[in-house]
Amino acid sequence: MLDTRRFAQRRQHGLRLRWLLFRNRLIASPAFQRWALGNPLTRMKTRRHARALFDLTAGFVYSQVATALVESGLLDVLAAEPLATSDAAMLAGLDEAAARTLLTAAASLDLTEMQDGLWTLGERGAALAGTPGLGDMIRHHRLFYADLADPLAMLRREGPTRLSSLWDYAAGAGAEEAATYSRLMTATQPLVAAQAIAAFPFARHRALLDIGGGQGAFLRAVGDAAPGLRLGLFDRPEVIATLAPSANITVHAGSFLADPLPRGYDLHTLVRVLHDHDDAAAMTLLRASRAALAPGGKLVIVEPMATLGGAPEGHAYFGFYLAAMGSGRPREMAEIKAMAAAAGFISAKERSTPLPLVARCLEVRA
Ligand SMILES: C[S@@+](CC[C@H](N)C(=O)[O-])C[C@H]1O[C@@H](n2cnc3c(N)ncnc32)[C@H](O)[C@@H]1O
Repeated sequence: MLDTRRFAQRRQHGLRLRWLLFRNRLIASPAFQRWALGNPLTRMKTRRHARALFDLTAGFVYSQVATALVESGLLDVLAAEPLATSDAAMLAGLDEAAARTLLTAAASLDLTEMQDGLWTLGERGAALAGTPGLGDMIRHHRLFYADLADPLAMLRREGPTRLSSLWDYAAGAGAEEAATYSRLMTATQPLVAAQAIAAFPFARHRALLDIGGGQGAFLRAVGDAAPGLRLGLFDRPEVIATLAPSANITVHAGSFLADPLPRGYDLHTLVRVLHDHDDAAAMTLLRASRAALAPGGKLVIVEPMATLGGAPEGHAYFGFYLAAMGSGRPREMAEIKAMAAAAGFISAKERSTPLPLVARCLEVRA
């Protein structure tokens, strides 16, 4: 239990802080809560807050319902055909009562739906089944949740986390870890690529270098959308070693933290790369890109940012995810612009994406 007495000395508080302290005392008071629920003018807002707190408390359970639906294979089967509870139970290796518990819980989250005595997917379940890579991401969260079993230990960095041991960039992960990681990135890539392609006119450029391009899924998607573009991929040697040769992608192995980037490209992309790195490394990377681009060349940064399309939850989700990885942080668009300016880029412009929750897009000019 935190001993608050040593913080108790009175300090001079500004007007805004005094208002916040008053407001918070009021909201915390059971008498005020009873009044706010009884008053027709405040009832809706109070219920909204109560609902949000319920979701906050239950959030992990919701995720585990989704995990059970994905890992049991029921999501995929229900995407193809409706099932009776007994058949779902057999497929999932559960008894009938447990299968009903799972499918009913999933129905309450709009993942499944019962019609004519058969289970099918709900609207959200259908969207989940149809979103490339989301099932893989849900599976992958098993590791992340293991790290979050003790969130304070994770924040205090008391020992290695499951995520950091899997993806230890600094030390250079082994070939197997690099391959597992690249596969997950490839599975989740199409949705990210769709954001970038909708936001930025790739076809206006001549040659694109995707820095930290993994297994090339992003480049292939852009290549299909802009067939005239010459394509290059830069990544760590362990990742490059796992790539199947491709006629239209030139590969470059190296570390963007230690090696110069190849010249001759008028466009660079950093897709889900910058936020993986602490500020010093992120600046090294931005400077490397600036150094390899001729004046007028562009760098396009595509990643989920701290504010996800107007909502600040990116700080919660990506903040904790990257903390568990032990490297990087989610950044606000304005912070990335300032870093790009410090690295020598002369102008910056946000390009809006259809789903900022998945990725936002910033174009900076050398
Ligand atoms: C989060 S993944 C993103 C992969 C891909 N851009 C995507 O969105 O699917 C980060 C990528 O950066 C690469 N990477 C990390 N550190 C690197 C370094 N120092 N030099 C080159 N590549 C690096 C990783 O190998 C990985 O492929």
